Amino acid sequence: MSIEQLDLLAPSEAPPALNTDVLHQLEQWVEVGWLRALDRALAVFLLDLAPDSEPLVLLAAALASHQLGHGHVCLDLGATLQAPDLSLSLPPEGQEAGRDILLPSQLLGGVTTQAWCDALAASPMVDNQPGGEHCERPLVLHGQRLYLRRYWRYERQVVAALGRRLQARPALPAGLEQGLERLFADSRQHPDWQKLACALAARGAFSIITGGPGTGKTTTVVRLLALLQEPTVTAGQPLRIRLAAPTGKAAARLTESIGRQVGSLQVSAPVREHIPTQVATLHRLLGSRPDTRHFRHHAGNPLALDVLVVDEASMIDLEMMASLLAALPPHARLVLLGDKDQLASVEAGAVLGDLCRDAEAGRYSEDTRQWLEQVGGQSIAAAGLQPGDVDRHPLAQQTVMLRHSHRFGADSGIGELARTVNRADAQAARQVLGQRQYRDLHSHLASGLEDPRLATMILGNAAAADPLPGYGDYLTLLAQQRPASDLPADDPAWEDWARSVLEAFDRFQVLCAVRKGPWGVESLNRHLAGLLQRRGLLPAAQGWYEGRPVLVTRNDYGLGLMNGDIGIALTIRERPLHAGEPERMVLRVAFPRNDGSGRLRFVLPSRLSEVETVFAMTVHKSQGSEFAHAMLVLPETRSPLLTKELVYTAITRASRDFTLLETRTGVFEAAVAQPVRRLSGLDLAVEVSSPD
Ligand SMILES: Nc1ncnc2c1ncn2[C@@H]1O[C@H](COP(=O)(O)OP(=O)(O)OP(=O)(O)O)[C@@H](O)[C@H]1O
Repeated sequence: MSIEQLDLLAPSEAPPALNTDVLHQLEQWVEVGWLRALDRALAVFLLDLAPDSEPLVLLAAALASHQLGHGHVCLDLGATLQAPDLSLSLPPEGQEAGRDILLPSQLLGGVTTQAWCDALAASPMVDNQPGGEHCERPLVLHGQRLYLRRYWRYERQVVAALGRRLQARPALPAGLEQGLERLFADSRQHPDWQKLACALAARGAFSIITGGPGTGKTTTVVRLLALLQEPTVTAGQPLRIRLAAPTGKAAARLTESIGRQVGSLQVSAPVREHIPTQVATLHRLLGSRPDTRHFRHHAGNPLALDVLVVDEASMIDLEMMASLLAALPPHARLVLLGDKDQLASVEAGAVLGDLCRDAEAGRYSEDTRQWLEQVGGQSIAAAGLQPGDVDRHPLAQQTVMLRHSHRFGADSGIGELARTVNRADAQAARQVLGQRQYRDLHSHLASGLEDPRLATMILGNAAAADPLPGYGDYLTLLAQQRPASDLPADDPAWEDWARSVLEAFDRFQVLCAVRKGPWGVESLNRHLAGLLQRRGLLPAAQGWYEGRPVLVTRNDYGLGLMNGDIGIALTIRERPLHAGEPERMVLRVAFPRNDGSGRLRFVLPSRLSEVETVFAMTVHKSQGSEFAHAMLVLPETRSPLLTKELVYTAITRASRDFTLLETRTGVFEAAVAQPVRRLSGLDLAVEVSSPD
């Protein structure tokens, strides 16, 4: 051990004053941006409560807090000791900042997992027998995982609630087999996983339907709702069904696609009328209240519903999952839809990924397999699944993975690229990108921000024979289709124009892997605004200007805007506030209402405090959205943030064309080969015995 290590991580007999050295170390990390001030504040708080706290305890607390910012709900002490520096937000390779500052690997050299666990277990700040008498202590040690108590509680709540739901067996809908036969009469897949997903979801109080883009999650759930609703409508007691999604954008997308699917469903009119098409955000469903993380609906005031379907479930974080499960009445069925391979939510917890651990392998028990084959009328023997049992794989018994993409067939480059990236096969992914037969894939190696090809792609050309959408399209439309300025404010032409500008903007999106650096969101937004201004398409590139697209970064219930909503500043004609005054031309930001009405809301720019320009957005923020043309920009440096989930999520945002913009060779391959690791205890914890 070096002198510094001995000083900083002194054994317990060392004077408490040495603890300030750990705080000083944490302070240095905060200064260079490797740690959040919040993480250090936790260590300070613990030291206030227990002035004798061991440095190892304070360090672990700060690192556990920091893991939350990386999406991990806990700090795994053993894993941290294997790669200590990954526990901080170190700069990408090649950056010099903080060269003289000690790294966690230097501090923790020689410390064993056992010694770290022992130091924590001995601390009055740590509860190492969860469920025992120390339930007020701020940290929880479970095996070698250290949690902040709040996240430990959420995890236990989710585990307990899922355990209860997995054991519940609601009454099967009357005529289940005949209903499935009728609704899937046109089935051509063998086995038809959509049909089997409906069957599983109909038998339990909890189920998951996972699948990649276009595998028919919405199609399946619409048929499931018909299956559940047919007998209850006949009996005169229709089910109360609600649909939800984590963001306004995702809710709007599902509202649109579910409306289409319900319209073409082969069911009687009364059944169709009882299948909802409106999708709420989870926050609205649960009843968000300003200035508190507690919702109006909870275990004491449960939601009034019998069936809840939540789409884009990969975006649900652990805290939201705990709140959602608490607010569900025990008898209700919960169906989660989502793509388990997408990036998890920005917040802590990769709930869907954790719950879908066995989805690929199937892991159905003999009972489940027999039941599925009998009810679905098809054998799943040839599907190549792994055997499972209800005790070891309780979630698998209520999970179906849809395996066939109806949107991206064999000739789709986007589909093939997504599949190779998902397999972490970097070489195959590179080959797919280079194959000329895939006309929906484009890739370029940019020489720098001034590379003329970057400008060409950003501008796009809607008038070309084979157009590739870009930002020039919405700006041209904005200028060319602007209503005459003397058109009265209440003329629908104003809203129609704003809607078509928003729709044109929505056809293209630049996606960034990182926030900082020349190819990060912040720099690219500035650069692209400047580029469009120099081309005469924008009047300005700073402040509020007509054509500025903005992304809402925080829910604002007063304005009716949700995190993730996108608006565009437009000069429109507005009615006067006071009678007798003339109408005037004003700059307002047009947002879709996202309520299925197709209407817009116009907001005063000065009322928007939590927004950012969105010529470029992070891949994280793009979840739940889809663009005709998505362009992923990879930075010049490798980083732990560049993972296959990130690349996969970016590719699957594109419905028609995908462009990869590289700035250095090898970064794409490194990202595809690097799977994301999210730590949680959900994988270990759901222990449910057979209900039978
Ligand atoms: N069994 C099927 N047979 C034929 N076409 C299907 C089938 N299932 C779905 N489709 C079609 O495939 C397309 C995608 O289906 P759907 O929207 O249900 O998929 P999804 O998984 O919800 O997609 P997303 O990636 O948007 O979430 C739709 O056009 C749908 O009509």
